[in-house]
Amino acid sequence: MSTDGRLEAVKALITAHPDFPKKGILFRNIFPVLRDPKGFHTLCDLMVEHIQSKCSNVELIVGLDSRGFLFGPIVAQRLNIGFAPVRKAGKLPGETFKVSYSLEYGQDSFEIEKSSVKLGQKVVIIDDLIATGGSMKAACELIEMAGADVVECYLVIELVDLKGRDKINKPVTSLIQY
Ligand SMILES: O=P(O)(O)OC[C@H]1O[C@H](OP(=O)(O)OP(=O)(O)O)[C@H](O)[C@@H]1O
Ligand SMILES: Nc1ncnc2[nH]cnc12
Repeated sequence: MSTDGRLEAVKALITAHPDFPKKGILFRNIFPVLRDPKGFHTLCDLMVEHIQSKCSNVELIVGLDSRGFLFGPIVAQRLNIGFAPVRKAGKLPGETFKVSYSLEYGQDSFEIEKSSVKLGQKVVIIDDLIATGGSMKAACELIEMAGADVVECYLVIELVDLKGRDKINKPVTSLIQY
């Protein structure tokens, strides 16, 4: 099947939920894709193929708490490179870098273990969705604090009207746009 045909098949599995988790938010739910083994496999294939063709120098995949953890480790394994988590504050042991940020429906802080990223390492950051871009911008700041290099921010879903990519001064790629 063509890339477009495969993308349409994945997109057909994503559901929309008005007024969740707050009034006025249209929540795009990625979990039905994971419920469908073929759909989930196809989605991981598309992510791996993109990174292999556009970011062949990548050395580390970073995933964002928590939905970035659904895809990041699988993609990293398939690329035979490591995975490191960016977690909500207070969940990681040892020395960390920390950044506060706002997202479409709230505020939070992210941390990364200092030991998980090497100076100068080429990093692709993965998450399920970009809305206002607050979470991805904070993640880029953490990677910069660690002295590493974000070669791409890679999202399954982009909510285009919220212009999240405009906040981010690194390449941003999304598979599915609403
Ligand atoms: O572009 P933004 O406006 O920052 O919003 C996008 C972020 O919001 C969601 O995560 P959330 O913080 O809800 O956590 P979860 O993945 O644990 O549900 C989503 O998974 C992204 O990480
Ligand atoms: N509209 C939305 N749907 C799903 N996850 C989100 N994270 C931030 N905004 C979201």
